Amino acid sequence: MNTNYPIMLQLHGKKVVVIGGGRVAERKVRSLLGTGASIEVISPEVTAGMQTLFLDGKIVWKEKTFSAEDLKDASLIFAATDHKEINQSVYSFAEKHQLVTIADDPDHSDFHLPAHVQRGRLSIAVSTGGASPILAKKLRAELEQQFDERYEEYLDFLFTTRQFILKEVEDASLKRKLLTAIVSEDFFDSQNRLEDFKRLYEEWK
Ligand SMILES: C[C@@]1(CC(=O)O)C2=NC(=C\c3[nH]c(c(CCC(=O)O)c3CC(=O)O)Cc3[nH]c(c(CC(=O)O)c3CCC(=O)O)/C=C3\N/C(=C\2)[C@@H](CCC(=O)O)[C@]3(C)CC(=O)O)/[C@H]1CCC(=O)O
Ligand SMILES: NC(=O)c1ccc[n+]([C@@H]2O[C@H](COP(=O)([O-])OP(=O)(O)OC[C@H]3O[C@@H](n4cnc5c(N)ncnc54)[C@H](O)[C@@H]3O)[C@@H](O)[C@H]2O)c1
Repeated sequence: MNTNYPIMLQLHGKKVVVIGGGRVAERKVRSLLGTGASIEVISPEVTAGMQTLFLDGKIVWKEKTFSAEDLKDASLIFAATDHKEINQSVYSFAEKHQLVTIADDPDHSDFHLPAHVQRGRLSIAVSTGGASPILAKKLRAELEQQFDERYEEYLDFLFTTRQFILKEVEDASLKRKLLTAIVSEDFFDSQNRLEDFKRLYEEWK
């Protein structure tokens, strides 16, 4: 068995096309909101949820059945209709460089979606490689409990402080020491992280 290769895509400004407008397509569309991708849905009918997204200007909806030209300029393509043959034809019309996922044929897809926890800059993705989407969902729910909302602010603190350290501290060992110190329970639990960091920095520099 070949193993999968996980990457975090930056989709800002990229076109993503979703063929089909049902429950599964909507889940895929929702996972793309907030990425900055331009999302195009091709389907004669869409769910109420997607109609709202369309009316809110969050997605483009082309009210039609699939044809090959719909794939033009797409970086990612989701084939999520309830017709096996249509989903397969989406794959066959795609160019070699376009990445396609087929909702009912994981083995012949170029990628698939993991279950995903997002806490600001922190992303945790879980994949079972198609063995059990329900296990992926269960693990995601457990991770959501473990990595609660507090991580969003904590990651912002880590980001800002790390940028400061990289810019201001030349000594490699001090740099390493500070970068390690901010990843600690003390800092996670602190109510005044920046103050605490300032104190530590003054003490150690
Ligand atoms: C993680 C998640 C992300 C997302 O979709 O956003 C996701 N599926 C989720 C839920 C879910 N999917 C299904 C059920 C019903 C129970 C069941 O069948 O087990 C449930 C549970 C539910 O709905 O509650 C049915 C199903 N799924 C696939 C097939 C086709 C097949 O296996 O042949 C069928 C049968 C269709 C049929 O019956 O015809 C295929 C895929 N589903 C994947 C991802 C990829 C593998 C991920 C992995 O293994 O880690 C992969 C390969 C391709 C892809 O779609 O990317 C999301 C949870 C999100 C969350 O809550 O966190
Ligand atoms: N990957 C997953 O996570 C997952 C989970 C469950 C089901 N599935 C599979 O995903 C597929 C879709 O499931 P669903 O529950 O969303 O189905 P659904 O019946 O709710 O939706 C199907 C959609 O496809 C559209 N459609 C039909 N023919 C089309 C065409 N020629 N061009 C464009 N759009 C067309 C319909 O208008 C409809 O909006 C099924 O094959 C199902 O087996 C995948």
